[in-house]
Amino acid sequence: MEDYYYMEELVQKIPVISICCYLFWKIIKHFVKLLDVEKDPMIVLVTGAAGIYFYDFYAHTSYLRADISVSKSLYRCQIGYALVPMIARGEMLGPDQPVILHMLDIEPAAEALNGVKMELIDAALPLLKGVVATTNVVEACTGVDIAVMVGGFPRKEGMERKDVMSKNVSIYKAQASALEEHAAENCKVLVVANPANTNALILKEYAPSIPEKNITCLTRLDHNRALGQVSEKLDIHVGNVKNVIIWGNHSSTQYPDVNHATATTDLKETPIKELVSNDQWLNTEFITTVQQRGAAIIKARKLSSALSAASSACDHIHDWVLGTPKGKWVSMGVYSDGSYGIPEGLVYSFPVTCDKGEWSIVQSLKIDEFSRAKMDATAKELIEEKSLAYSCLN
Ligand SMILES: NC(=O)c1ccc[n+]([C@@H]2O[C@H](COP(=O)([O-])OP(=O)(O)OC[C@H]3O[C@@H](n4cnc5c(N)ncnc54)[C@H](O)[C@@H]3O)[C@@H](O)[C@H]2O)c1
Ligand SMILES: O=C(O)C[C@H](O)C(=O)O
Repeated sequence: MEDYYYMEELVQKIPVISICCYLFWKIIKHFVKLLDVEKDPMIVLVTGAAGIYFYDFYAHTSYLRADISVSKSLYRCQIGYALVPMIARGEMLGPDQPVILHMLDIEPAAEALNGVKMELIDAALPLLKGVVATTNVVEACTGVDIAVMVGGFPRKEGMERKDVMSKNVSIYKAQASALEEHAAENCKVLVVANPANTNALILKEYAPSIPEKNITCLTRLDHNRALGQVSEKLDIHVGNVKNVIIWGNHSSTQYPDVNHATATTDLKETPIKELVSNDQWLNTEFITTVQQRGAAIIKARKLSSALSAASSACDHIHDWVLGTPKGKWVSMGVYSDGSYGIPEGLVYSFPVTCDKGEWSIVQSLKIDEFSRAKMDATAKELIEEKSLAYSCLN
């Protein structure tokens, strides 16, 4: 009898229990959502963040990049200035990832750098949880999770490659040591400043405790340029083209390769070679257009690429940290492990996929004779750059 009353009482309480469960579930969901938004901020360092070239600081003559000279009277607002708002808007680490920006530049750029900080504050960006603008390399590197190295010494008229290399060796030596000592344990580094592959190698040399897997350079801009050229040629949206490859150096010896690339049209995936159906164009004009695109931008703008470089830097880190979609690869300058017969000890651009914050080189792609020769030629240039850089060490 007692059991019966107990059961009846329980049945009567079912609506109340259900409502309580429902409310409890709602509250939990609300807190989980709150937790999601309140991820811990990541600290992102951008060097060369003022994006202003002070020719007085660097000396006297006009500014020469990619063999095209640009008037010395221009003040430049370049990659750094384009990049920091992109990072602060979530384009690099995602729309739910708060960030703290550390911006480093040289002493003559301190006032301009502070101006960039003022603008970031004025933009009232919800994801931006703090800004440090400094000319102190230790302060800039402290606690950094992601380092984007844009600052460097530009090549000037009359300068030998060795002179530029030796300036960059000393800049990258100092910044590597500061990163090694003061950055977060698993700091990921992207080198943008030219010569990007070799600057990354120097950085690796002077930051031996940063795992080599964490030091990369930017060839995603070249990758995106190759996607853009194919999409223009086929008159299809760039988002429908995938799996081009940039092999080698971020220089005019790089090899943009479409042998494994495909495009999706009418829900069907087809090899680019088949769609373009013009090997002559793919083996000549396409390659040189991508190789020379940086110089063409400088010629047109009288400045080097900035918005596309900043956007590609965001793509690089975004895919590295958050992963590449299934079936899709991207190009990254990474430390060679000997894959595809590329000598170990070079920072060389390979096709990679990324998962859980780690990149892996795409293996077993068929390489024909034409590609082999081009891949070896760009490796040869990197070997020469490496020996030039090492001759500047000490
Ligand atoms: N890898 C790529 O795809 C790619 C694409 C475009 C440009 N780049 C290279 O990126 C670099 C930056 O280009 P930009 O147009 O922004 O140049 P920029 O001259 O406008 O800006 C460079 C900034 O670096 C600063 N800087 C110089 N030495 C520094 C140091 N020791 N520490 C910190 N900051 C320092 C300068 O004051 C300046 O503000 C160049 O080397 C350029 O060739 C690479
Ligand atoms: O700065 C340059 O020399 C060119 C740049 O690397 C680019 O590819 O746009």
